[in-house]
Amino acid sequence: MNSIKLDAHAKINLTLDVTGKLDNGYHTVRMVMQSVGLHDNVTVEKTDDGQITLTCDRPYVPTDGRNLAVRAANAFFAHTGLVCPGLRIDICKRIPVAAGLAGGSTDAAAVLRALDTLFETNLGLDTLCEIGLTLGADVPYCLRGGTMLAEGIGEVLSPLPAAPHCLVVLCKPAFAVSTAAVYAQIDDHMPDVRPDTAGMCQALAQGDYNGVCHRLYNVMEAVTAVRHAEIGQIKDILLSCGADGAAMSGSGPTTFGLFHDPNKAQMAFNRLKAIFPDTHLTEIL
Ligand SMILES: C[C@@](CO)(OP(=O)(O)O)[C@H](O)COP(=O)(O)OP(=O)(O)OC[C@H]1O[C@@H](n2ccc(N)nc2=O)[C@H](O)[C@@H]1O
Ligand SMILES: Nc1ncnc2c1ncn2[C@@H]1O[C@H](COP(=O)(O)OP(=O)(O)O)[C@@H](O)[C@H]1O
Repeated sequence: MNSIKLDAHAKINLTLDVTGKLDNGYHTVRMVMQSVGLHDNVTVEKTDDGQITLTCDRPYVPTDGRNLAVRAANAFFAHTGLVCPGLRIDICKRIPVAAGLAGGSTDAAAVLRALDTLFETNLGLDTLCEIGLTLGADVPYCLRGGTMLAEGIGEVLSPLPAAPHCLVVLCKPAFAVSTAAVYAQIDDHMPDVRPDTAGMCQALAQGDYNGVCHRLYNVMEAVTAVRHAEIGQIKDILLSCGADGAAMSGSGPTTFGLFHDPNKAQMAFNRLKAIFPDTHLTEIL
C-alpha cells in the first residue's frame, strides 16, 4: 500500500473544567469530549524524493513544518528510527481553523494512524498516543475519538457510553482565539460556576439526552464571551431556534447547539449561516 486516505473528525467539549496549573505552565483539566461528523480528509502518500510536502486547500493553513500534520510525520520517523522515503500529505479542510474544534490535532492524529499502517509498524494506539502527546494535549483524544472523559492535561482518557444521537449546529464567528491566551486569561478569571462533569457522565450512562443538554458547560466561555459578544449572539440564536442545549467548544470561539428536531436544526443553521458563513450542520458520532 502506497497511499491512505482518512477522515479526521472534529471534536466538541460537552463539559470543560480547568482544575489546576502545573509547573510547566500547562493546566490540568476535566472535560467530556465528543467526536462529531464534520471532518477533514487527510491523504498520506509514500514518495521517493526524501521530502515531506503538504498541500491544503485553505491558504491560511501553514504548509511547512509548522503544520501539525508535518510535525506528526517527523515525530513518527523520530520515534521509529525509520528513514523517511518521502511523503506527500494533502488536507482537504472542512473543520474551521483556530476554532476550539481540534482541527490541527485531528489532522496530526490521522497522519500518525496512516503512517502506522503504511509503514506496517504496528505501534498500536497507546504508543501513537504517546507520540501524539508530544504534539499537543488534544492529539491523544483525537487518536481515540468517541465519547471520553479527559483528565490530566487532556491525555488521561476514560471511555464513556456513547452520547445519545443528535444533530449539532456548529458556528464559528469570523475571528480566531489563541488556546494559550485563553488558558492564561482563565488563571485570573476562573468562574465560580463549574460544570457538573459527574452529572454529565451519569446522564451519558443513562442515555439521558435532556440531562446531557442541560449540563453543557465550559468554563472558558466566561473568558471568551466577555471579550466577544458574538458568542452570546450565537447562543441566543441557537436557543431561540429550539436548540436543546448550547455551549462554546474548547477555547472557542466555535459555539454549538444540540438538536433532536431536524427542522429546528435546519432553521438554526440557515439563520446562523446568513450571518456567520463558517456554520456547519453535523451530528454526534
Ligand atoms: C482547550 C482545548 C480543550 O479540548 O481544546 P481547543 O480549544 O484547543 O480545541 C485543549 O485543552 C487544548 O489542547 P491543544 O490545542 O492540543 O493544546 P496544545 O497545543 O498542547 O497547547 C497550546 C497551549 O495551550 C495551553 N494549554 C493547553 C492544554 C492544557 N491542558 N493546558 C494548557 O495550558 C498551553 O499554554 C499550551 O502552550
Ligand atoms: N493541520 C492544521 N489544521 C489547522 N490548523 C493548523 C494545522 N496545523 C497547524 N495549524 C495551526 O494551528 C492553529 C490552531 O488551529 P486549530 O488546530 O484548528 O485550532 P484549535 O486547537 O483551537 O481547534 C492555527 O492557527 C493554524 O495556523
